[in-house]
Amino acid sequence: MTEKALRLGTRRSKLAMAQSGQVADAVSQVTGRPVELVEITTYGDVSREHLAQIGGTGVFVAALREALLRGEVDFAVHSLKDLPTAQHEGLVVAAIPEREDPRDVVVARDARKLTDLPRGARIGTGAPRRMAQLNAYARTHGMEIETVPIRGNVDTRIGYVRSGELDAVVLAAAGLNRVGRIDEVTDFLSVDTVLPAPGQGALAIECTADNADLIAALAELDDPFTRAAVTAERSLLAALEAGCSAPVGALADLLADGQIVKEMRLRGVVGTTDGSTLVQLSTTGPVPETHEAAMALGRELATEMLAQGAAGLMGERAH
Ligand SMILES: NCc1[nH]cc(CCC(=O)O)c1CC(=O)O
Repeated sequence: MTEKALRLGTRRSKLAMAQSGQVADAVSQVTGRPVELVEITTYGDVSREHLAQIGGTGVFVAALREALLRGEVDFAVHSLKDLPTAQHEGLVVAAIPEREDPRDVVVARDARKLTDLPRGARIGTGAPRRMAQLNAYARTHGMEIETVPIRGNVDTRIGYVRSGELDAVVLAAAGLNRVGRIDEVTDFLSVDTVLPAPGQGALAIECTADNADLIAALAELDDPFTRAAVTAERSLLAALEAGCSAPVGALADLLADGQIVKEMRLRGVVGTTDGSTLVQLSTTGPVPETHEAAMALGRELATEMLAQGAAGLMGERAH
């Protein structure tokens, strides 16, 4: 007798289907049970409005969470960067698998890199975080660029470049990798140029808090370093009282001396979308061994950034 399938709730976008499919295989391995994908349409998928206009965080996440809480699915996979920082009542993030490339990348015409885009180049991105850092880079490097707000899925965004409407678009490497289009990248942006969104490149596997067996099985897919890093990044975001559409970048990484991991470094940036002002700071501390220690690292950096005027640069606060 085959065991009953676990139901994985997923958005229908190509990216969501790709990452759900990959997690489904991994979950099937650790549980010994088949995993069945259950497609759920979210408000974010059907709305044509810009994400910033919809407002608030987690528009893509709410419908999946409702399906979990109604018992229609057993677990869900989220891009961690789209997940609101507030813990949701009745749900747990049972696993955060090892993060893949957290960087942002450029897909440009004529195989161009950011630094050799033509004068006045139009660069598509809907993220205030990317606009702020791209514009700041352009200002300090004597470049003339125009950031153009776009949204839509990966195909749509790259389509603007192929059609000639835009010179380039900026996307997350992880997303392109998951949908099999990483070959189209023309420039991998250094995190010194553009710091990624908190949690970028990492996935969260979420289920209901009462599902002890599943929580125990999913724990095998958890990567403690990734969890510590993204916890610190998201703690920074939360302490700045910013949402997922705020111009906040953050990245935690491990500092090693040879093979020996010494410390965790957390870098953060906040800026105005025109790039005229950036607050960019970093802090280091012992590698956090508890959730609370990772949270503390994020709060510590937030305090320093707020002291440098970060709050005034974030525009409208998320609720
Ligand atoms: N905002 C949408 C979104 N959510 C997660 C990813 C990419 C994959 C990831 O960061 O895990 C993307 C697309 C993008 O920013 O290019």
